[in-house]
Amino acid sequence: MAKILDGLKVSKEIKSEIKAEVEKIIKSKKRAPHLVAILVGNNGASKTYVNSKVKDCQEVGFTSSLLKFPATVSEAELLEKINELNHSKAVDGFIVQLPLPKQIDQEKIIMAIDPRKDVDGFHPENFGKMALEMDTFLPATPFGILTLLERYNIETKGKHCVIIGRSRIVGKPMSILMGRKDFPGNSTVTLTHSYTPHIEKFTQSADIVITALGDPHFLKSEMIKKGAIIVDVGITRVDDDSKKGYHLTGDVDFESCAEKAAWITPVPGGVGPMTRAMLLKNTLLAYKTSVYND
Ligand SMILES: NC(=O)C1=CN([C@@H]2O[C@H](COP(=O)(O)OP(=O)(O)OC[C@H]3O[C@@H](n4cnc5c(N)ncnc54)[C@H](OP(=O)(O)O)[C@@H]3O)[C@@H](O)[C@H]2O)C=CC1
Ligand SMILES: Nc1nc(=O)c2c([nH]1)NC[C@@H]1CN(c3ccc(C(=O)N[C@@H](CCC(=O)O)C(=O)O)cc3)C=[N+]21
Repeated sequence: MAKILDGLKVSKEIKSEIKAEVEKIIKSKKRAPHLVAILVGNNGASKTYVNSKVKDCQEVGFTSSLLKFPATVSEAELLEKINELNHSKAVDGFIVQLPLPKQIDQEKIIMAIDPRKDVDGFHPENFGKMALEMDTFLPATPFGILTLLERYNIETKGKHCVIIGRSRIVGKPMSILMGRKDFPGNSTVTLTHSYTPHIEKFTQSADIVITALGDPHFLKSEMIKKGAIIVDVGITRVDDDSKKGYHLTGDVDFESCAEKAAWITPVPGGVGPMTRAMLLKNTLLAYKTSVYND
């Protein structure tokens, strides 16, 4: 039976470490780190994530602001707000929650963010630095997975890591980070996607499988090797008769895979909370390196 990589528990540890640092900052009479989140439209899942990010900030003592725009907002209006945040001395970092409505060019928005305040690590300058192993903000979800593996002392060196999904925010940066020359890294990486035929041929020989496709129960126990490490990034809302009206499901068929794997992340309580903790970490880094602080 697999052991659990408990993202909720580790995220709490990280939040208390950050909280202790913020207390020191406040004691020295400096202002608290400030994170701004921009939310466009009315998507239920996006609202939930952004609200929990605001709650996380309160928990560790950060200042936070939530800027809401209707789904009909123009690109120019968003760019204007980004420009304002780029120049605000009181804002250390900000994120624009994705996805954005169709009339808005996502690349243009990401390119407009000052890389020094890009706590999502999505700007090409930061993405490039990440790939070249220079210091920068790492995208929160892959950063969260690395930190989870690190805290559980999972050896990644020399291992075969198969990633399913190549998105800008998860799969692609994850593939780069697992192959970097530091810990956790030094893996041999296979990046798979919707044009990969017979994915099981790759996953069956993988020491580590990271699923980020958004297809409930996609990864079945026949597709993995005994003793594998399984990291489930997927989160899909599945309608049900519960009070909330839905429950969350990952990309991994948890019941069957847990019998065969050595380690596995649950959904919820795995990668999701780690993502949020890493956003706080990046915001603290932005604060510490801000040109507006002495
Ligand atoms: N836990 C967390 O913190 C986070 C969770 N998520 C969740 O992770 C999941 C993925 O999101 P995101 O990374 O944004 O991905 P996207 O939805 O942007 O992309 C999905 C990726 O999966 C690939 N894919 C889709 N179907 C298959 C298939 N049958 N076989 C192989 N590859 C496939 C796609 O291939 P192609 O490129 O060819 O189209 C694409 O690369 C979602 O459930 C999302 O909610 C996302 C971010 C953070
Ligand atoms: N600019 C931008 N940055 C992001 O980091 C970003 C984004 N856009 N768009 C969407 C994805 C998704 N994402 C999640 C964050 C937290 C949980 C999370 O906390 N999940 C909890 C459950 C939360 C719930 O109850 O719904 C868990 O897995 O235990 C999940 C998913 C960040 N993303």
